[in-house]
Amino acid sequence: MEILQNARVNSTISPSERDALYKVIFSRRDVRGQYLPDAVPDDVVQRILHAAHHAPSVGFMQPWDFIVVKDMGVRQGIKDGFETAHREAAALFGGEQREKYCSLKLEGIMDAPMGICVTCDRSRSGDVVIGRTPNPEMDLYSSVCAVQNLWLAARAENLGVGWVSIVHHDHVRKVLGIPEHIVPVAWLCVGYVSFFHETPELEQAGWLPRMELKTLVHHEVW
Ligand SMILES: Cc1cc2c(cc1C)N(C[C@H](O)[C@H](O)[C@H](O)COP(=O)(O)O)c1[nH]c(=O)[nH]c(=O)c1N2
Repeated sequence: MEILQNARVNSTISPSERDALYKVIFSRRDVRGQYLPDAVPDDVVQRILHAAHHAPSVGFMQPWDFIVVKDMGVRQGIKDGFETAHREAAALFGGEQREKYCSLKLEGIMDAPMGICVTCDRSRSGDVVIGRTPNPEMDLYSSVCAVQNLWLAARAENLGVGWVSIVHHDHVRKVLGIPEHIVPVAWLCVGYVSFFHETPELEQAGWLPRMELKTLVHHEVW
């Protein structure tokens, strides 16, 4: 992985490297449709997993595991869990919103050629973890950092990623044989795509607009 070695040697980021990072950040999308069936080469999968594994983690506990799933039967199991949770979710919305919710495509489990489940082993480095003592959920946040690293690295590889959270953790655990004490943090659909949307699909569908940054930045106190 020459590119990674170089990244370690050169500590200063050049303007073009900075621009590339921002391009990746702003062009990353949650991909539900438009997956191509092409297999993702193993070395590319390895690179995005390597990026995920270099995420920050509380107390450096690295609580994640990555379950790489290509098998259609296993993915169908996850899809079945999505269908159940999706029906439950639809019932929670009222009237017009329900109709809109039902019209959205919210997963690409079978469309993408593979899925990656990112987990959190909450007991990985013992009971007392530096940085987790007052707020025990910090280990889960660490696994989410790994998800984001993977998502951005995937975009840099021109790979689409879609996070599917409309599925119960217990269902994912059962389908993937994940031990009871490990939390399945994210099911990610991964694959090459025919295009990336310019803006979030939920924004395009009129579900919610992007909020203005200035309404979210507070100075000194809330
Ligand atoms: C924790 C979490 C969980 C989910 C998501 C994201 C995150 C962070 N998103 C994707 C989400 O809808 C999307 O990120 C936003 O709409 C913004 O769009 P872009 O990611 O910028 O394209 C998502 N999308 C989807 O179609 N089905 C899903 O179940 C979920 N679940």
